[in-house]
Amino acid sequence: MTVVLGAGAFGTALAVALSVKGPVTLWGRSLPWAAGRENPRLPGVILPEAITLTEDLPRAGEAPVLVAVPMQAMGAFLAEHPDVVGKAPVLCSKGVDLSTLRGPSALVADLIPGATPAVLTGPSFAADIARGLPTALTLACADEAVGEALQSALSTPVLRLYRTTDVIGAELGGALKNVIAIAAGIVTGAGFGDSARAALMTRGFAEMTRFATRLGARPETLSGLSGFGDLVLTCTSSQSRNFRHGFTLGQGLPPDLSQTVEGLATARAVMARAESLGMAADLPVTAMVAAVSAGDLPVAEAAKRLLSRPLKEE
Ligand SMILES: NC(=O)C1=CN([C@@H]2O[C@H](COP(=O)(O)OP(=O)(O)OC[C@H]3O[C@@H](n4cnc5c(N)ncnc54)[C@H](OP(=O)(O)O)[C@@H]3O)[C@@H](O)[C@H]2O)C=CC1
Ligand SMILES: O=C(CO)COP(=O)(O)O
Repeated sequence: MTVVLGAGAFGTALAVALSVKGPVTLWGRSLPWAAGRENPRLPGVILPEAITLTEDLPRAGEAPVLVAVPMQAMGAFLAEHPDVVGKAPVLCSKGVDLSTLRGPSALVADLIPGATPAVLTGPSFAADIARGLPTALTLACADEAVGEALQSALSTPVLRLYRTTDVIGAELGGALKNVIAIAAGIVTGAGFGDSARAALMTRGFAEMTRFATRLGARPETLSGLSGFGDLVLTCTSSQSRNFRHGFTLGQGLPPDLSQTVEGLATARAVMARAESLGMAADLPVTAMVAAVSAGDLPVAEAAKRLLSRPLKEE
């Protein structure tokens, strides 16, 4: 038995993947599509019978609880429903909360004292998971025994979970790669080519590592699935909403604002945090995305600046 809170593309895909192991309860705040058992955010995937769809929040019991609401909604969700997420919630959202500058696990620490949060993150498009394509993810939990139990409960033959105790490293990798993917989209959409994108990804990765390690992450976590792995996926696939958002901006077109694009608010949250740490100058790519997201910098100027930094040692 598993509970998934949040019936967007990702929560629904995880419910489908985990339904091969037993019953799954999938909660969404509004499920007008429930009768047809096909989520419009995941077209073409008919939900298996093992999934119970509900708009009524279930109280947490023994079953693992996965939380897959968008990052900017997570703080309010946790504050309003602490009894629902339980004592070992598995946090699946990628980002940093703009109002508190906290990541998912710190929000849990603040709002649900005594809980042991786990983070599920890594290179994985909802559509791929829902189609049963092979996917490898990172399951991060500071408590080794809880992490082992979750790894076993949430792995399937095609959804392979690797374990770490580096929660901050895993969640920051997933949050920061979305910001770099927007920048990669901007330079690609602006027509600068694949070589420029590779340069940007490399500099973005260095920037991710600088910021995350300053906050206590282990460098090897950033080099793993949740950091480098997800950066590569998100910066190179037009399946990514963050990449597509940047690409559209780079083309000079208006982006689709109905999509969940986590990197936008996260860029601003990361810059606010970096400023308080005195390291804003170390994050030039993130600063550019934050300025574009806040409307402070024209996209054409950002695209140029992203590729015209002063010459220096690598
Ligand atoms: N899609 C993907 O491939 C992946 C996504 N993720 C992460 O998963 C998280 C969720 O993304 P995803 O599922 O794709 O998003 P979607 O845009 O597909 O769906 C968002 C869902 O969240 C719901 N929602 C919005 N606000 C609230 C709220 N205040 N309380 C409860 N539910 C709310 C929406 O409900 P409604 O329809 O009623 O508005 C909708 O069901 C993000 O952090 C994302 O980075 C991680 C890996 C892969
Ligand atoms: O996190 C993801 C892939 O790992 C999904 O990326 P997008 O949110 O950019 O679509």
